[in-house]
Amino acid sequence: MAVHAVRLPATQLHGGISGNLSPSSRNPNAAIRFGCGSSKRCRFISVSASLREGDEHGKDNYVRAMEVKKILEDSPLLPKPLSSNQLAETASNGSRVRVAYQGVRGAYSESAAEKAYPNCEPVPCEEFDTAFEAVERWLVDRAVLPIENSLGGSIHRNYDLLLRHNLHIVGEVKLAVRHCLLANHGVSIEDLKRVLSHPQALAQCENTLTRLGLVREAVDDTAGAAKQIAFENLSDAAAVASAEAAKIYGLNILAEDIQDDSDNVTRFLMLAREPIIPGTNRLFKTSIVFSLEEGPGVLFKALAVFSLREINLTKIESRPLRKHPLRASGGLKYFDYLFYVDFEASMADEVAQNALRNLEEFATFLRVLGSYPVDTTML
Ligand SMILES: O=C(O)C(=O)C[C@]1(C(=O)O)C=C[C@@H](O)C=C1
Repeated sequence: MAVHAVRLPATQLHGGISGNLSPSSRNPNAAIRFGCGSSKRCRFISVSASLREGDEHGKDNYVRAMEVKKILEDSPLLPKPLSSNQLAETASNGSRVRVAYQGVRGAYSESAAEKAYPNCEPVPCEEFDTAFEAVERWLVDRAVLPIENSLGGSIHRNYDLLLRHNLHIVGEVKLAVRHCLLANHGVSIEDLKRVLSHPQALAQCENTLTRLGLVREAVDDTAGAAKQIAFENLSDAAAVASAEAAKIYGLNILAEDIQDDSDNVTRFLMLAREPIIPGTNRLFKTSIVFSLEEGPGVLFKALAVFSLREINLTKIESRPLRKHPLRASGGLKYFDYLFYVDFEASMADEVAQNALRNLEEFATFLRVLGSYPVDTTML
């Protein structure tokens, strides 16, 4: 018997399609069937067709089902299942993948989106939250958001949002960040009193900005600072931003490479609605978040599940458990935490599965945020 099936989000089904497809009661062996993926809310509709060999009667129905299946699969609205070797893919209809990032044109996040998905259509968002929501609401295909910087440390807001939203980490991309001091033409370093930029960028240029004695002003993103300097024609202020932002907003580069260390790298996460299927064909990393009971050595025990199996940890971050920030124990109140851990193994590796099974035995909460290929371009 030949069986073919396709699954698609219920929101994308149009009346016309369902009208054409009714199961044949006369010939159940050559039926086209609909099924609902979830009992509470129909999130997915599946269309399947089957035909017994030699069943001439059912052929028409079967051919019709195959035609519909082809239409549905070719539809630009249909999500293409992600796979680990398709990280730089185009959308299913051949159009450019739409990638949300926080900031305006010329932000480092835009460059990261283009590095992660070459030839994509970067979509600027005002807030990190908006980028998460844009993916969840199908307005864009992916989001690329900063998570940590080699000088400035973690971008805590994005750690918190990873848990609040239901997206999956499908990749990471590392970007060398080279900051410039930008000002309007005719403005010299001696004219400057203040400097505008993203807080992370200001922190990464701490030494230079202190030496210049400039008052720091935090804005939403580096390119936004450049835009403001240009649009308001400011003559006492500069922006810390990229050379690309200088080009876009017509500013002059007063100084290059002003970050405190020449090796200034920001790591971005690639986020999608669906996880990728982890592989073992290349170096993979897995990101998880968990919480633990209070007590001596509990974190030590949690980390031991990895060290006992020779699994290398690449990052650990603790964040307040915002739903229950305080826990009472023995008449005392303790702060309660979530632990975010990245480890170097794929969820397809048995050793990683065993480690998480072990952790699950005593963790009060555990979620896998994604298992994805390591960006080795900067190693
Ligand atoms: O403001 C920008 O251009 C951004 O893309 C944001 C951001 C960040 O949040 O860390 C990204 C890379 C640099 O580390 C500085 C700022």
